[in-house]
Amino acid sequence: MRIDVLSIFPSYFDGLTLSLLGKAQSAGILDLRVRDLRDWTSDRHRTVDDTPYGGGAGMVMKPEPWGLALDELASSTPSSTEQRPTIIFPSPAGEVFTQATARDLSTREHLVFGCGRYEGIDERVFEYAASLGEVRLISLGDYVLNGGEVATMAMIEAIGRLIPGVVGNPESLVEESHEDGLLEYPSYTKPSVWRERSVPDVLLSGNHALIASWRRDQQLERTRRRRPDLLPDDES
Ligand SMILES: NC(=O)c1ccno1
Repeated sequence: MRIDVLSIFPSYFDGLTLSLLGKAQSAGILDLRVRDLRDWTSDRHRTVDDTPYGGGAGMVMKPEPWGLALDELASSTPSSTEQRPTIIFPSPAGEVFTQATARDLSTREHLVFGCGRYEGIDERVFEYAASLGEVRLISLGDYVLNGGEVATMAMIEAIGRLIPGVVGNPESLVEESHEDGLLEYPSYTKPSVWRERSVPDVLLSGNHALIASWRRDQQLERTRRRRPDLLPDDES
C-alpha cells in the first residue's frame, strides 16, 4: 500500500517510522510518503492560508497549493493498480472512523491524507479532489482538534496494522475490541497473584471450552456496561 500525507507540519509523522509501521516500510509492505504542502506554494512566504470570504474568525487554507499537490500525488498512484486513490480529509464534519472503516480502507492500494489546519480547507478543494479519486471526510469523534495530523496518525496506525504482513501473528487481530462488534475480554499474564489480586481461576483451568465461554461472557458484560450501543439486538 502507498500512503501519501500532505501537511504543513510533516515532522508530526516522524513517529510512524517506529515499531511495526516502521518495520513494514523497511520490508516494502507500506510505502509512506509525507510531504510539506508548502512545497506547492510559489510566493516568498510560502503562503497556504488567507482570510475567509463572508467574514468570520481565523483563516482558511487556500485552494491553489492543494490543487497542485493533489494533482501530483493522485497522478502517481502505483502503476500496479487500476484503482484511483482514496483521498481522505480528517474533519469533525466527516463520517465517524470505526474499525470497519479501517478494514475497508486497508484494502486500498493508494491512500492520500490531506491534513487541514486553521479554520479548514477551501470547500472547492474537496469538490476538485473528487475528480481525482474517492474523497472521504472522516472524523475520529465528536470533538475538534487543531488540525488533521493527529487524526491522520491514528487512522494510519489503525489501517496499517490490518495490512497483511504488518502484524506478525494475524491471529492477534481477530480477538480485538470491535472486530466482532464487542469490546475485548480482559487479559492477564504472570504472576498469577499480584498485590493480593489473583488471575481468574478459569484461565488457569486448561479447559479451553470453559475459557472461551468465560471470555465471551466478559465481552458481553463489558460491552453492556461501557458501550451498550454496540450490543447486538439479541444481547441487549
Ligand atoms: N474530530 C476529528 O477527527 C478532527 C479532525 C480535525 N479536527 O477534528
